[in-house]
Amino acid sequence: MTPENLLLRPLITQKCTLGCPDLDRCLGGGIPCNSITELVAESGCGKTQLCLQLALTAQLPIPLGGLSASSIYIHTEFPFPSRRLHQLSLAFHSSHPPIFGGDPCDYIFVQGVHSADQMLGIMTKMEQFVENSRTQLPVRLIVIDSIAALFRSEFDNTPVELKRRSSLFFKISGKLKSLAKRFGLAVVVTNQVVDLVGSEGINGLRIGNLASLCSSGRRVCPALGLAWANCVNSRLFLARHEEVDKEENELGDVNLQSTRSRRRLHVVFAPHLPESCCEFVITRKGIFGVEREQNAAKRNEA
Ligand SMILES: Nc1ncnc2c1ncn2[C@@H]1O[C@H](COP(=O)(O)OP(=O)(O)OP(=O)(O)O)[C@@H](O)[C@H]1O
Repeated sequence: MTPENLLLRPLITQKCTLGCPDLDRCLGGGIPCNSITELVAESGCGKTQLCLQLALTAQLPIPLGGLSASSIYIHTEFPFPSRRLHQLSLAFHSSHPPIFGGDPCDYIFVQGVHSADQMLGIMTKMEQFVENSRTQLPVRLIVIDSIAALFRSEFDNTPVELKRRSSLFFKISGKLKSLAKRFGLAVVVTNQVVDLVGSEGINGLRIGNLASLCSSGRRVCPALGLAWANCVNSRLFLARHEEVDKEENELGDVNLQSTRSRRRLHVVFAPHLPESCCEFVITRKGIFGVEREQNAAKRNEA
């Protein structure tokens, strides 16, 4: 890479819309191509929902923020949520009828993977598939949901095993990055969290994986440790907090009415974005920023 080459590179990286202007705004336009974006969250926060939605929005034409592309969806937790994908695709189909002639699910190639070695093994096949894809829409999105599940139980806590684990992290992420660069792909991987015990970082420094995040009232940090934190380009965190609606009666007694989940998307680190955050909801039709949902509710009332 020479300084001249650097200047010739396009200044703006293509992004894939998430299908909601509020979420796209928070992410500077969507999920970037040519790099790996990680979605981190505890179970049930919406990682899979966001990935399924992305596999649909990637099919949108480029002027509408999509990649005009099909996708490869690798799931490591079983079973694959095909009923939910079908539900989302129906909602998507009805909001973009002229674009989708056929079934959007036909442009999502689903593959189950059971182990990190199997994952590494299929990378070459995946490259050939992306290169030779004869489908109507070329593959421009790869989702791995979830990367953490591949490393959960297979490795012992010994130096040799930890070294083998890190080596697999670098091999898998290296291949994903080279695929992303070669074919202009957006790569999205999901990761779990673990509870953070003890102090945060060294002398309060937030380095890679050591930054603690908060979800369901617990301090958590992304699973897989510092070695994996260096394998991804951008890290997004989905948090959930239960809120209790309280009501005070005339005697001053507090009645707990109901609880509701508030969900937030945080940018933890990304080369092209500042730290930022936005609130979202998950509905039957997909994931949407709260601003958009509130405006829709106001329109319905009016
Ligand atoms: N049809 C639907 N309508 C509304 N909300 C839904 C629907 N389907 C799923 N959800 C919401 O999505 C949440 C599950 O999200 P998701 O499966 O993406 O979690 P996750 O972060 O991938 O969890 P895990 O790590 O366990 O896979 C549920 O708790 C539910 O609130």
